Amino acid sequence: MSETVSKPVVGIIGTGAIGGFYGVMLARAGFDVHFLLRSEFSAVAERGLQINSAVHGPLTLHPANAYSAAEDMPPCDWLLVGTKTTSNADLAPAIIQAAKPDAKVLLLQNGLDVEDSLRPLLPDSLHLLGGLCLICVHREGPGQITHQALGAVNVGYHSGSTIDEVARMAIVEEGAGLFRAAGIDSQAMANLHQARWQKLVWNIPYNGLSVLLGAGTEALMADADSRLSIQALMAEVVLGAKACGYEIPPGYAEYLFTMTEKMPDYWPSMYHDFAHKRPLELEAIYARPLAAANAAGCELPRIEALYRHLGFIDRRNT
Ligand SMILES: NC(=O)C1=CN([C@@H]2O[C@H](COP(=O)(O)OP(=O)(O)OC[C@H]3O[C@@H](n4cnc5c(N)ncnc54)[C@H](OP(=O)(O)O)[C@@H]3O)[C@@H](O)[C@H]2O)C=CC1
Ligand SMILES: CC(C)(CO)C(=O)C(=O)O
Repeated sequence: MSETVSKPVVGIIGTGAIGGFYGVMLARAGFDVHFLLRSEFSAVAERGLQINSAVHGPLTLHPANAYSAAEDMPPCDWLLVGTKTTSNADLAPAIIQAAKPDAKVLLLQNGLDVEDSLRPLLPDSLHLLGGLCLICVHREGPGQITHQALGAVNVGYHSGSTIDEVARMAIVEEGAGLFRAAGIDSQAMANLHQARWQKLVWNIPYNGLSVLLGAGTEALMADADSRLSIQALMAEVVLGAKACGYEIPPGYAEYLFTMTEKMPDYWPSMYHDFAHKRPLELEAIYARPLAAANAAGCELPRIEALYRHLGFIDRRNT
């Protein structure tokens, strides 16, 4: 007799651009997906989620399983967290509420050590993972998401009751497998910390400069001075990572620089936060990498200056 293997139940904690996009892709691939929302709950409960994707065409999920409270969600095997990093510690009650006892919690967020404020607030039985999304998406309106380019998610293990490396990698592979089943490129990563540093090679220059200079990638890549600033900032991230023991592969910064020239004009999510007067992810993307590099004896003056300018802007904006 053949055994039927049921697909895992997936919960999205924070249905914005990232949570909405990946949640819709998983739901369309047949996963049972449940979306936790805040300000956009009524709109999504009424009209579902729409994605205007330059890669996949228009995608609609209607009805979407929308919730305004985690207590109403079914117990989930996987929870994908798509909130900004600025409030991670506050999410613990909702995560615990929506999680099965041994659920996997995957933070789909940019930045360094974003798992650390949440970990002590979660039971050990919950596995905590990090996911790095290489994608250009933003919210256009309530329940409406624009997907401009890319889409991959790379997954790594952070912490939990499983200490055996092989078992950890099996969980990471299971996570990457969810995305692949939905047609999304996804790699299992052996070292989450290394991968988070690597992603910062893009986010440190572009996120901050988009806010400081009020420019998307097209304008930033068209100007000789901003190109030099981006390259110098990228080089500092590589230095900082090295000081902390993480070797960024040779040529990686150049690869990201060239990749950005080929991207459509993209305004990073930090710019959208600035434009909507939401707090900027300065702690995760700037303060923690700077502190880690400084603790390793490495000064990063350009990143430090960018961080100080952004702090000034953020304090006056929210
Ligand atoms: N956008 C992109 O292309 C990329 C983003 N990232 C990273 O992904 C992460 C998410 O970014 P992004 O999707 O752009 O952000 P968004 O602002 O689009 O989405 C965040 C969502 O979380 C919701 N939220 C916040 N707190 C709660 C809560 N307590 N309960 C329920 N919902 C909540 C927000 O709701 P509300 O509307 O009420 O605030 C919003 O819908 C960030 O770390 C970002 O750096 C990484 C790669 C690319
Ligand atoms: C634009 C891109 C693809 C850079 O890696 C991204 O993922 C981001 O905005 O964080």
